[in-house]
Amino acid sequence: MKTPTYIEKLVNRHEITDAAVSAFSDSAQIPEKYIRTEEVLDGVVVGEDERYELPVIDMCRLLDPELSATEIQKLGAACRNWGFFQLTNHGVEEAVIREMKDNTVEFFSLPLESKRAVSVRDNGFEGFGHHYSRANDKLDWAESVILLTQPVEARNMEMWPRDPPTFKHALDKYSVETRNLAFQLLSFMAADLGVDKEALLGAFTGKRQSMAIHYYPPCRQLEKKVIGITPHTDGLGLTLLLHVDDTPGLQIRKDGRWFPVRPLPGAFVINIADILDVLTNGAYRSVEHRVIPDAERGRTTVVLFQEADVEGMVMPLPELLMKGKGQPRYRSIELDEYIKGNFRALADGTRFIDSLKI
Ligand SMILES: O=C(O)CCC(=O)C(=O)O
Ligand SMILES: [Fe+2]
Repeated sequence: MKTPTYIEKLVNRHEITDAAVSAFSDSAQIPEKYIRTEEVLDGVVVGEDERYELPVIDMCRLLDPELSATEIQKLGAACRNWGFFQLTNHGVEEAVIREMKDNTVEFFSLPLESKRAVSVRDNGFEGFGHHYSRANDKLDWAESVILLTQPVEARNMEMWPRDPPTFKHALDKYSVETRNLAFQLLSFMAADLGVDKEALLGAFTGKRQSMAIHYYPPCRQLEKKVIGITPHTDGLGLTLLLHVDDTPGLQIRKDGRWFPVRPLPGAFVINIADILDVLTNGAYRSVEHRVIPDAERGRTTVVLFQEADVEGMVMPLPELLMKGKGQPRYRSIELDEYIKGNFRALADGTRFIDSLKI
């Protein structure tokens, strides 16, 4: 007899079944597999009444010769202290964003049967499915599609949804625009870090980009405590998140408390992921985050992950360690080994870069 695939799997993705869809649509009866009271209650959530502001960085100011230096400083502080910021005036063409949003909403509204045409395969990472946690055998309250989007020749077109028919076009355009935006941001990060721009950009050039699009159905019985996405840090280099609607849900862990992100209309949420934390030798922080679904409204996001390495290695930028400037805080590891370790850790609920710390 075959053991259930999600026990043998290396990665933490699981097919979405009719049972999952009926749990999502009738949250009167929430199966045990989604109920995660202890996890949800782990850490106080900062309330509506407390004033705090997730840093907001303005691309127009970064590009303005008179304002750039101050804005770069602000960008650096955001990456060091929060590992997260919202980016306004980012310059990504509105039509490209609109097309991406429309297609995403349309995809998730299709019947399960259509979405399952690109269902995640055994031990595969791409395709339609949801995350599960091997640590406690629980499932996330979400439907997601994950795809490798760059380089173009590495795309696995079999896993790209054919419905809606304009989806592929939207994904392609959006993938290019966000990659360009990521590079623009990285050049300002290099200025803040005081490293050679080519060295930081070089670590990202020609590397993979992947995309996760998520739909978190509303959960009308929030007292049952479900999780949209398990607390994690992102494993790759830089992450760019687009809110398709204005439903909140993303929370960032800072000093032991969860800070809900209040999405600004039209902004991207950008965060430092583990490889960039390593590249900067720990100067920029990859910070834990999670999603708690809304009681009333569904929430849809489009998330882009840019990967990076230094000649096939995940390691601090050599420039940061030269001439006795600093001791490495992470040991170097081959990218392939890193990716495998990261998948394993994600499914087990641990953090792989912790094992690289010196
Ligand atoms: O949808 C969100 O707000 C967060 C998604 C996320 O953290 C991820 O895909 O890594
Ligand atoms: Fe994430």
